[in-house]
Amino acid sequence: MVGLNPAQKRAVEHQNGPLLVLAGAGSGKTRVITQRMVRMMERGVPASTIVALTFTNKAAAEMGERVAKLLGKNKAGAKGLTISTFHSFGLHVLTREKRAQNQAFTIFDQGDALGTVKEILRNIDAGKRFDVPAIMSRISNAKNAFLLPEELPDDGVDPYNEITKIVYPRYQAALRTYSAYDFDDLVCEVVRVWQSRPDVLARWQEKVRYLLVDEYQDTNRAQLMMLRLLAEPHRNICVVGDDDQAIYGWRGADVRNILEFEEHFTGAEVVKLEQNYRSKQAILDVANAVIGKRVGVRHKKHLFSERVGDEKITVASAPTPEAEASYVVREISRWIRDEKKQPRDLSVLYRSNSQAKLIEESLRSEGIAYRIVGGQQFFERKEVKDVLSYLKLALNRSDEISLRRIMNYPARGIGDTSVERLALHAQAKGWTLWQGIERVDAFDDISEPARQGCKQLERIVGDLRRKILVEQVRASEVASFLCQQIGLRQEIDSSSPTPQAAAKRWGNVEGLMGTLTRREAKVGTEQANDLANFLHALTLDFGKEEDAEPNAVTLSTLHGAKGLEFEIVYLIGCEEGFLPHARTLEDRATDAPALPDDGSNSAKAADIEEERRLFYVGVTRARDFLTLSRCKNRAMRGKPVPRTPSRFLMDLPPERIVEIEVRDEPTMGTKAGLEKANALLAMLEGLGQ
Ligand SMILES: Nc1ncnc2c1ncn2[C@@H]1O[C@H](COP(=O)(O)OP(=O)(O)OP(=O)(O)O)[C@@H](O)[C@H]1O
Ligand SMILES: [Mg+2]
Repeated sequence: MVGLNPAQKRAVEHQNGPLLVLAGAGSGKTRVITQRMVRMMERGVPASTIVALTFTNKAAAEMGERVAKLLGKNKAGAKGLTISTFHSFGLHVLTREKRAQNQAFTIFDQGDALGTVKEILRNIDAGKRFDVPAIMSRISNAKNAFLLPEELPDDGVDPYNEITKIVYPRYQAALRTYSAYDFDDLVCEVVRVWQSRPDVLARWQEKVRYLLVDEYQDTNRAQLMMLRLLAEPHRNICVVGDDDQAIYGWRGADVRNILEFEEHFTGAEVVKLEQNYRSKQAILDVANAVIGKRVGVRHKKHLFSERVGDEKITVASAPTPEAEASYVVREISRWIRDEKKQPRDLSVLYRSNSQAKLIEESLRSEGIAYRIVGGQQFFERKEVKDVLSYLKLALNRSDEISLRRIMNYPARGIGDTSVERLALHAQAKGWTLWQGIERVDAFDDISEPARQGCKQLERIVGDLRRKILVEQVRASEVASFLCQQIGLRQEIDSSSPTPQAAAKRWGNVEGLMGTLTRREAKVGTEQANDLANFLHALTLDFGKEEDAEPNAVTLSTLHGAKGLEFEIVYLIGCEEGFLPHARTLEDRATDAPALPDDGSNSAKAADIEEERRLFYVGVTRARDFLTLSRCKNRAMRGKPVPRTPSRFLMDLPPERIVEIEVRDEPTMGTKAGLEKANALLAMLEGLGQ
């Protein structure tokens, strides 16, 4: 119980009943959660009855590390303790319940979900008129708000509302046919199961006696329903959060959950924390100034820090994005080389993933190790998805998205026409597409090559099933068997333009094998044999960087950096259009996804408030040093466009900041680079910049 102030102690010692810790950034909320878990176990609460939930894999992993550290030698006492994301917990519940009913299922990642929506749009002849991700995010928001298709508001004006009302029920029907769940279902479906099966709910209520939730301000309605159901009999629910850090409204999070906690869980004890232990006072002053300008103050907080220090916050203005990146990376290498900082003490944060590219390139050319938080790219690579699709299909033959993906890959004579004919026949008979393939001989308009192709596919998938279900072969072996069977190496070699391209693509397949093998080594054979669990977890674990170099500079979006802290932080791209993001500035008539869409100014103002909170989240990640950078010009479609500094920079207290001008130093140091830069400068001067 060392290292806790009296308020924190009160929260840690609090035993039964609902508890809310509402406090600003860096005030030790996560510390309270972790110490509380340890304290409960010390008091004899069985670890297996405690479940702590948060949002990202990274945050869950960090919480786990903090608990392990606190327990030290007593680590064994934590056996059975659950610290996970809402999604993984939902998956855990679903896996148990569906297995009990002997139902195989697939988890759709974002790509699969988008593919399904696209297919539906094509079927209703609305193919090209709509932005697929925009529809998908409407559906996702509806699910997060636990709304059925017929419950969507009917405004009769917004075409995206209209089309979502049409697509959403079909999308749900398609998932059911494919025995698939998307990420949102991992929570929604659990709620549905628990609501409809009191016996199942009672079993989980019996098992989970203590609930703890970090970052509670970002929970959505479906998650609240899940928590309420689970906590109903014992009401041992402890949530911590900060309404000023609510940054997932665009994805359906509802800040009212934290503001109305005392109504949802009556008799709750409320603890407020006021001391910030993370940041130097100068950083806190900047943070307080920005968040102090928010409209509609909800819970006023008076954060103070005893960590004095006169270092000012740097606001750096660069002529171009290249100059900004090379400035940031020069500074990073100075910290590491001259100040002997560790790469892991440093972080570069940005609003959108696309902003990372230049920083990445510069870090790479300087030979500085970095890692990107939440990068989903690896499992989205084509070769990886191809292999995984075969495995998913083998486990769940209703998974039509995976089936369509590999039906004729590598080519086996089943052309598009045959696929469509088969799909129509199957539909007419009420079969799945896979059943259509199995009974291909029943149809006389399928060409002989396609018929042979179907038989071949049936054989391959049958072999895979035997290996997995009967012989219980490990996932990595199943995957390598598959590659041999379908001749993937040869296929890649013959379809790549150059040997280098082929090597790179095959490298992705080997990368997947490596991941599979490493995971098997880690989780042990028992679970490794359970390929379904394995694949599900793989889909959910994207961004879990078990392979990442631990001592590396962290690159992250502001959303991904929630809850983390670094000694030195660079927040780049502090410009109108990035922060606040353009999406929140534009007129949101058509393509704006995921926002309460009445098109009114108040909704827009609310979005900008969310961007302000995001800025606050970014600033409060820094412990000792903070730099905010921006560009004066950015090339848009080949032309330099002048950029306006972020409005949030205007709110900073002048006495706490130093402004610097970054000179344009072409990173490559080559003559060509210099010429390019000079030409650009000349052009800018011409524009009167
Ligand atoms: N009583 C304390 N004494 C010393 N250090 C503390 C104390 N409480 C918290 N800290 C430290 O302060 C830092 C911030 O704590 P923590 O991450 O728990 O804050 P938080 O409220 O969860 O922040 P965020 O809102 O960003 O999630 C951590 O490094 C933590 O170890
Ligand atoms: Mg925290």
